[in-house]
Amino acid sequence: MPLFNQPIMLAELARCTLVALLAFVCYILWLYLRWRFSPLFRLPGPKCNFTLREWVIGNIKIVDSEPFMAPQQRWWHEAGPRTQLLHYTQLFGRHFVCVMDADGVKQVLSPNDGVARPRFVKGIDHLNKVIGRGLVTMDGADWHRHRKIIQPSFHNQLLKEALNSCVPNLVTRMIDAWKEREGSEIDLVSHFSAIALDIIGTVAFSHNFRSMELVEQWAKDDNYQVELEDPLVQSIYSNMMPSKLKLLLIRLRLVFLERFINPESHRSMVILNRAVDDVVRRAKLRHNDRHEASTEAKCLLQLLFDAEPGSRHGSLSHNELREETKTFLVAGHETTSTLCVYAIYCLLKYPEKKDLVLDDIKKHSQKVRRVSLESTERMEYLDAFLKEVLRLFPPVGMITRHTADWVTILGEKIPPGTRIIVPIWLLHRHPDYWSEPESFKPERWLNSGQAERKFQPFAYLPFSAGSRNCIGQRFAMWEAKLILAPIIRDFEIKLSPSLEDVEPKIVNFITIKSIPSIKILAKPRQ
Ligand code: HEM
Repeated sequence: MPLFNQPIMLAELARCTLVALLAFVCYILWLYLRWRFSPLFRLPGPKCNFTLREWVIGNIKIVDSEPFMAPQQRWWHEAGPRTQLLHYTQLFGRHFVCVMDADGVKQVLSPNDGVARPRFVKGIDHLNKVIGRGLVTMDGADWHRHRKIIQPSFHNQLLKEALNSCVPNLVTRMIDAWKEREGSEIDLVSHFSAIALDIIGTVAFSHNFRSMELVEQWAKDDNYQVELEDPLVQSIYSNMMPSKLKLLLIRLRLVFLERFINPESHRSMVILNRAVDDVVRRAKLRHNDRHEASTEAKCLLQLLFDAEPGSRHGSLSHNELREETKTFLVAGHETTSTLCVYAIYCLLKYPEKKDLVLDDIKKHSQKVRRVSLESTERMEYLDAFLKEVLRLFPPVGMITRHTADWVTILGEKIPPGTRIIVPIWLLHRHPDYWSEPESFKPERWLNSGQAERKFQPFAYLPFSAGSRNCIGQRFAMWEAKLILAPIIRDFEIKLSPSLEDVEPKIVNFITIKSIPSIKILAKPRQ
């Protein structure tokens, strides 16, 4: 007698398939109805006719195809400048609420409930594998513990010294390379990306990415373009931006299927984790071998190894450090290099400020080849200039949160699962908070910003604000000044002729980017 009755088995299989299909259809119907009757449609925003197509794609096509934040700015103007909350949708009825008001932003970024159960969460679990389950992606008590352990290292004088001893060397190498290939077009993104990668590698985890060697190779070879080839970096960035398929899987909560649909991405994650494991292990070995009296600068990881296991918040395990290493790499690399790119861009776009920046740099670094942190700390105008660059071109142009529960923002009830956007780019141009918002005026930051009478801390957010502000804020400003001061001092910079009369389109890919990318010609000053 056969062990299984084939017709019965087939009928059973068909029934199971039907039930699963029915459950899936009910789930989709539930998503649709939840979208259709959402109270958020009361808020101003683009018109919606509630068609099936609008539910499936929402406003994603417009948001993706236009320059960064242009549609939101248009909807905002259409709704009237007093509009505080703006609503639009994206794939499969995902609701977005853009907070256009500084008090509303304060409610989102500084909720006064405990850390154990935050009302606004990051909700980017799908990025855990890529950028690490670290400070950027974590929430609640885990985030709080990591932040308490890591924060002191960022305020450690030793970290400042590490930066001070590493950056001037690397900038000198870059300057020499630019001089060697004088007259050639320089793609700022790739060059600043290379130097920022070497800096974060050395200062954060004693790892040499050897990116500056690529710039040196470019100086010798006319046909060579600087491209960061490090497998660790490649692997992170190729997995960072979710594909449309991944977005769909995330929306339908089926992201676990990605492993089967896209095994390549899973394999590259394994390679990435091995590489980062290796970085942490080698830093640990160097830390253990360190002589008590060693004068060699300590990297961030080594400072974290020093964290007392018995102290109140304990220390981080090897796996936790591995995750944070990925986090520092992503959070600390492209952001700072983007700031440097737009600083040079602003120097060219607003030439009337160029001499003021140059005079300030020269005044404090005339007699030295290598510019140190001590001298950059005296450059008041450079500081104001960078603050203004960060206002008009904030590398992180928006912050997102998810509502974990029903929340009230500016008196409006927002359902759980809504994506909240803090549009840094637009807040930095809001006429209620800035005098002449579209003008580039570093002077507004002089004398601790006293000239800007409208100044509102939650309307200026290049490094965010509140408890989850950027832990690397001071690090980034030190680094940018150390890179930029000698470059501005030593070169006359011009926009590449290929970009004259072209207004670059700003897009958002982790940080803001220009299309076409910013290219310059740099001539050594006499
Ligand atoms: C110009 C350079 C930088 C800019 C504009 C910038 C901007 C930001 C912003 C806006 C946030 C908040 C993100 C959010 O809440 O979703 C943030 C968080 C963070 N940044 Fe930066 N950042 C810069 C450089 C750095 C550097 C150099 C590091 C580390 C070496 C770093 C590490 C972090 C970390 C770990 C967080 C998460 C903090 C937390 O949630 O506790 N950043 N950054």
